[in-house]
Amino acid sequence: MMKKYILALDQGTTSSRAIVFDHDGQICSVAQKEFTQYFPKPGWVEHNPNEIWSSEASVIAEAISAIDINGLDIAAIGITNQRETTIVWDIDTEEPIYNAIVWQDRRTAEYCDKLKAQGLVDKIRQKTGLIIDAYFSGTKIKWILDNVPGARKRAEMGKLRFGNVDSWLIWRLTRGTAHVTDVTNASRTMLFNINTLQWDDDLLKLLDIPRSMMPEVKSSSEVMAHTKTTIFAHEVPIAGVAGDQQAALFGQMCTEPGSIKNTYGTGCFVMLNVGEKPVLSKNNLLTTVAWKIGDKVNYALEGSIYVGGSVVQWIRDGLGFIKSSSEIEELASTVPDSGGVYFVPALTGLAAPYWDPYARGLICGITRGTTRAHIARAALDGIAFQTYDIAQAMAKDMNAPLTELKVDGGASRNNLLMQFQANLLGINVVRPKITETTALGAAYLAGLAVGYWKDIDEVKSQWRVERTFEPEPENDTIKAAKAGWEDAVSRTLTKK
Ligand SMILES: Nc1ncnc2c1ncn2[C@@H]1O[C@H](COP(=O)(O)OP(=O)(O)O)[C@@H](O)[C@H]1O
Ligand SMILES: O=P(O)(O)OC[C@H](O)CO
Repeated sequence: MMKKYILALDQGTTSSRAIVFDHDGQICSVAQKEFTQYFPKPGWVEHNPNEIWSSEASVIAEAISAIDINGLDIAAIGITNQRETTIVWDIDTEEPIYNAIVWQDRRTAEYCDKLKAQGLVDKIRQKTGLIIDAYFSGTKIKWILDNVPGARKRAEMGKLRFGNVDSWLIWRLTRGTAHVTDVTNASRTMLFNINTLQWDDDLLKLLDIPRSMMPEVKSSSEVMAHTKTTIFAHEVPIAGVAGDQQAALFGQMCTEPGSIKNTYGTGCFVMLNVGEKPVLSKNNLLTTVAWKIGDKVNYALEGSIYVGGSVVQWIRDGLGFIKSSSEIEELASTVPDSGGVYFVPALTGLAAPYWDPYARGLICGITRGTTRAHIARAALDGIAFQTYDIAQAMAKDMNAPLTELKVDGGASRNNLLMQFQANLLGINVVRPKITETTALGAAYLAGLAVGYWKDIDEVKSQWRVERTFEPEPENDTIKAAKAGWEDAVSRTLTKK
């Protein structure tokens, strides 16, 4: 008899989640747990890898026991994860040798400046599709090897392993028997050649990282290991892995070239499917692997925004204007617009298309009439304007206008934000019924690998629209707002 469920593990920046899906792609059970964020110095962000694992293990147990199932009922596990976050562990002690250095961490920005000064920008872009930036894993691994006492020697002895969060979870789920990753996570390390789909020896040498540390790279949809942990009592195949933004692209069923999604979570990540050949951006976007299924590779253009929904958390926790993130909509709706206030949320630098790690946030245009509501509204507008900047860059790269934007993630529930987004872009913004598209994408990748679903067409038929936001015609106010935003951004940039 066919097993009933697929279990998706969604290990995000602020919380670990486990979601059980059934054959109709419906959610049967969800468990979620937040974990500790460490900010040891300005610009540094760390997680405890053991807490990443223990929080994920506890939500798995909670999600399956809530509906009284066990490993025998689960056809496969799909894993999706915060990307780039870097963990290095020792195979003798089985323990991490340093905290996880999180994607948001900027400690290697100066080293990246040196790489740029060596004239490596084009070479690295050609090989990896990426911009040289502290965002990616490569310079974070190097930092650990250079700064943790004894690490380099252990690495040279072949005793250390590197993994993004997917590899780390698989290592723990398999009790140290599988050291693997998938192409999408690999493509965010700045060490992976997206043309050959291999680790790049030149880049490993440049950053002085022994190849023995690197995981074996699998496709995004295949049985890559079986669980050995006691959580399930029975071995369960791990059959789908993808970085969370790529999983969301798949979960949104953006499987045709030209289809595009934005996930409004802690950050925002706009992704455009460009088909089976990589397209290198001329407008400061990233080229990345969207997924590999069987022999077929799909690529995407990505615009990464470091601060999205987290600006709302700052309005909540830093300014105390609201008690919960969702209250921002009510507060911002009490004014018709931001009253000329602009909020550039460069709280941890600016990513695409500006790539200025030293830029810092700015609120400008304040008058005696400005209230909390105007600032809240300007914060939401800032999320939409950043997305607009990326959409402009994508349209230029593709030499074609964008047609519609699919949205998901926590802040996509904000109707005011979604309507303003549609107005800025001048296209429909489409929100699906299931906004847990990241987990759904990982579930689909796993289920397809084990024959739980027949093919992509079968899963595509499950995608449903919840609401479409249609753009209002562009008027002088929107035009002026775009110009005001451009001016505000230019004031935050350190490299003019
Ligand atoms: N109604 C809302 N309006 C604006 N932002 C919101 C709303 N609800 C949640 N958020 C923001 O969305 C983010 C959480 O989204 P989620 O997709 O769970 O993020 P992540 O996966 O990055 O942890 C938080 O930063 C929160 O402030
Ligand atoms: O955990 P999220 O949803 O904020 O996503 C983080 C991204 O993968 C970082 O590149």
